[in-house]
Amino acid sequence: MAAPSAACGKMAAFRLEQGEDAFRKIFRFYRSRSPPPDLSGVIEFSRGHPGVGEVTAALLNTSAVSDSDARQAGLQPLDQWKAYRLDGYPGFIFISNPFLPGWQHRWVRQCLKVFPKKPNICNLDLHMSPEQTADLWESSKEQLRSQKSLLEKLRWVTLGYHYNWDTKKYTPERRSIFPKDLAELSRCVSQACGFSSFQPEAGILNYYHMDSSLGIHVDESEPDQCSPLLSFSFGQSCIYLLGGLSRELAPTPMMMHSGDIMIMAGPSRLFYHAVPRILPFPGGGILPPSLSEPPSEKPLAASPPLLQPCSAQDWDVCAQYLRHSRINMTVRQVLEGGASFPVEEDTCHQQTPASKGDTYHLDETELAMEDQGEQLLPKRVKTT
Ligand SMILES: O=C(O)CCC(=O)C(=O)O
Ligand SMILES: [Fe+2]
Repeated sequence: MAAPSAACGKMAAFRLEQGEDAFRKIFRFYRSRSPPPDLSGVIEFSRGHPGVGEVTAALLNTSAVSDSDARQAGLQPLDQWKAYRLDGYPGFIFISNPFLPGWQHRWVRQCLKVFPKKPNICNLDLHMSPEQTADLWESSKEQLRSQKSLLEKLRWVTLGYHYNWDTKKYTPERRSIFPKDLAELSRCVSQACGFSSFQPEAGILNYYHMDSSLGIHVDESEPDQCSPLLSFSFGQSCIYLLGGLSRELAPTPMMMHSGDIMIMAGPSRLFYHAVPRILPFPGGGILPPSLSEPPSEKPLAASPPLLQPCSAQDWDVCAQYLRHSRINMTVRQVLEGGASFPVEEDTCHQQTPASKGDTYHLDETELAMEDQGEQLLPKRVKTT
């Protein structure tokens, strides 16, 4: 069970109004623009959080991935990784940007140029024809600055087993090949963390702007809830809230920066979490330091790397996008090894609800409606 952190101790002292849960109270605190929230209680893994005792070093399985395999996947040798655990959150691991220089650029390019393409599915497919969404990159790269580009309207992309936002289920029919590059990166990370049998089968990519939030939810749609969930972040930073099994438990706030990786495993796999706020990287640059230098196009190593370098032209587009955006990739195993999908009871009476669009990714207008009492709970919010 999650113990409140030093920061949350402070928050827990906030008087809860009737009908409001502790998680929501803290979500609203960090989302607030006026007054802006006090960030002093937010854990900064990259700086070694000042809060005593709650953050400890995580031991990794450094022999699970050789230095050359790590390099091929764009990662530093495992003995250089800075990995942490958090007291009260068993199974949670935070890795501070283990990417080699130039590799985050490649993943950002994949997220903007490659992964939104068919057969993968994105939010724009709910309203537009497949022809219109066939190549968001090509149709957007000239107009990114105008805020009218399709890439700027991209909120999510699903990979592998495509998550259905209406039924909240995965099904064997809605499946495409999981990208090999992301599968390989995920295997390296999961093996380093001791999960040697992890199978990357589904991905949800979330695209955030400076006024976006991600509602309070638990990732519980995967029939296999024992395998870890991996999360990779690029671009602008965010406050991430990690709670417990109930919304009555106050969550711990932590900063996630570009290149950081989280592993939700064990009990933490089913803990409530949310992203109330996107923030510029502290220090004032347009892009975080790890992305400020354009990628160098080094000659290829003897054996081909997982991803080709990001070209200067592609990086111009990505950098333009990332000035005001954060991208997060989560990778999940859907089925336990060898298992098949659970048989649905009463399938003949089941109806797919008419799509109400996406109420999971919230922007300023939607959040204001929510504040005024209109019931706009994100679909993956479990009301307890
Ligand atoms: O953007 C993030 O860091 C969280 C994403 C997430 O929780 C999800 O996709 O389920
Ligand atoms: Fe999630």
